[in-house]
Amino acid sequence: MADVLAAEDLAARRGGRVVFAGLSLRAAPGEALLLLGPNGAGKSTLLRVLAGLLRPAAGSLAWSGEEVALDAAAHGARTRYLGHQDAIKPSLTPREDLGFWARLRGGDPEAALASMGLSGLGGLPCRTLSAGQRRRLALARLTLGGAPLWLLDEPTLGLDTASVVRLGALLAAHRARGGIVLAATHLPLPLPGAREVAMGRAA
Ligand SMILES: Nc1ncnc2c1ncn2[C@@H]1O[C@H](COP(=O)(O)OP(=O)(O)OP(=O)(O)O)[C@@H](O)[C@H]1O
Repeated sequence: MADVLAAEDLAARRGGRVVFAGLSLRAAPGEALLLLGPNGAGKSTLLRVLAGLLRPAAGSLAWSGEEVALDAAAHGARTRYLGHQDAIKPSLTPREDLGFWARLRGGDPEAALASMGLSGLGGLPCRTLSAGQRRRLALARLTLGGAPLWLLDEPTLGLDTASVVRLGALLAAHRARGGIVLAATHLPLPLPGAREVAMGRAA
């Protein structure tokens, strides 16, 4: 199958310093890439560039042959980015949070709750959730609306073993539908057959 995501010769700069340069990668439907490297190697920076949140200092980023910068809205709609922050409103319940995102993106909030084992917590204010429960809610949002490109920064941070297993099922289902996953991690991830992208030196 043809590659869908294609990054060529990308460079990124943070705080006036080049974090990486000459980075190329490609991903086809159903593929997963693991971004590996020491602290400061630029994994989060690369995910932000791929999400269209940070402009690359050089290089090109294309989806199905078209530069993503030419249609930022379309790239935003096809992309789900999970950063270090879970971006959860404390006064909402998980059910309300997922209901809000489902109205924007489509999908079934109850199925999303269940996908990360949150059905029993769906009515509690999010301010009362533990760190791992909040991470599970952020991961449940990925499932809404069927976006093909998932960009995940340390997705298993704070998850218990059962939640890592659930995440593995979400990732497998996404890939089976032709979705693409790029994940930065220092921990083992349930992503069988993922290709590894080694990022540079520590800072
Ligand atoms: N907002 C910023 N301003 C200036 N420099 C930054 C900024 N964000 C990141 N950097 C620098 O960019 C470099 C790459 O950071 P990045 O967060 O991409 O690394 P990482 O590989 O994800 O690291 P980690 O494994 O610790 O999460 C680091 O040297 C960091 O200090």
